[in-house]
Amino acid sequence: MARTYKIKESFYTLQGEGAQAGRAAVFLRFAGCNLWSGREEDRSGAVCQFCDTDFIGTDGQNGGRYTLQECADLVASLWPGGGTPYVVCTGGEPLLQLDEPLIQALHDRGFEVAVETNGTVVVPESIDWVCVSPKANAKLVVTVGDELKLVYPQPEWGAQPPAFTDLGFTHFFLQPKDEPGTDNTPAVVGYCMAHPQWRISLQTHKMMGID
Ligand SMILES: C[S@@+](CC[C@H](N)C(=O)[O-])C[C@H]1O[C@@H](n2cnc3c(N)ncnc32)[C@H](O)[C@@H]1O
Ligand SMILES: Nc1nc2[nH]cc(C(=O)O)c2c(=O)[nH]1
Ligand code: SF4
Ligand SMILES: [Mg+2]
Repeated sequence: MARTYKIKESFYTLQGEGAQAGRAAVFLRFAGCNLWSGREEDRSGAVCQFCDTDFIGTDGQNGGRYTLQECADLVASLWPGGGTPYVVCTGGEPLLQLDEPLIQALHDRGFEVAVETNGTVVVPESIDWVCVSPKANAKLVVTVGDELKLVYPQPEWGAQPPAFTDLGFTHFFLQPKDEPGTDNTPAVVGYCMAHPQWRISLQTHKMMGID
């Protein structure tokens, strides 16, 4: 049997975060993560505890188990035409599944391929845009890329911004941690003003009310 990719959901929207914020993109959300099961009862014991995303299963919009060609065709079918087709592979942790053949199939359909990763899995060579979001207590193996986007604050030792500023990224972003009852934006504003190497990344899709 041919291998299949387990896709939680796929939809057309605007990239909300980081240096590509505002750009039209197809999101391809892979099911599953290596830092949390995705079950609420496991959250407090997980390596990554602040996740804002449901990535369990294949029950989302356009979700399912897809072969290589089916998966690339799905992404292509969601692009409206015009511009430079752009797909953001996310999750869950996309690099548990995204591989060179799927990237190639997306390139064959004219797409630039971006990834949002927690940085614990080696990135395939041919990806066009790499966004790494390090997590406290998870070993970072991806130390070069286009943007490093650190969710802030992460109180744990080892996840403070200075731990990352010498790494090989073009852009350094702090993204306010979205958590119930706390507005972390002022802390990020203060940090970026005191440390100009960092820029703020707001989750603009949440403000716009889009996926
Ligand atoms: C859901 S993750 C999926 C990709 C990958 N597993 C990762 O962590 O980068 C997508 C992005 O959302 C960020 N994120 C997750 N939960 C967040 C929260 N509560 N507040 C702000 N950003 C969050 C992650 O750090 C990451 O940059
Ligand atoms: N619009 C939009 N932008 C995003 N940037 C990163 C996202 C993610 O969940 O990986 C995301 C998302 O879920 N929606
Ligand atoms: S690593 Fe990414 S997908 Fe996994 S739990 Fe953390 S934020 Fe969510
Ligand atoms: Mg999201």
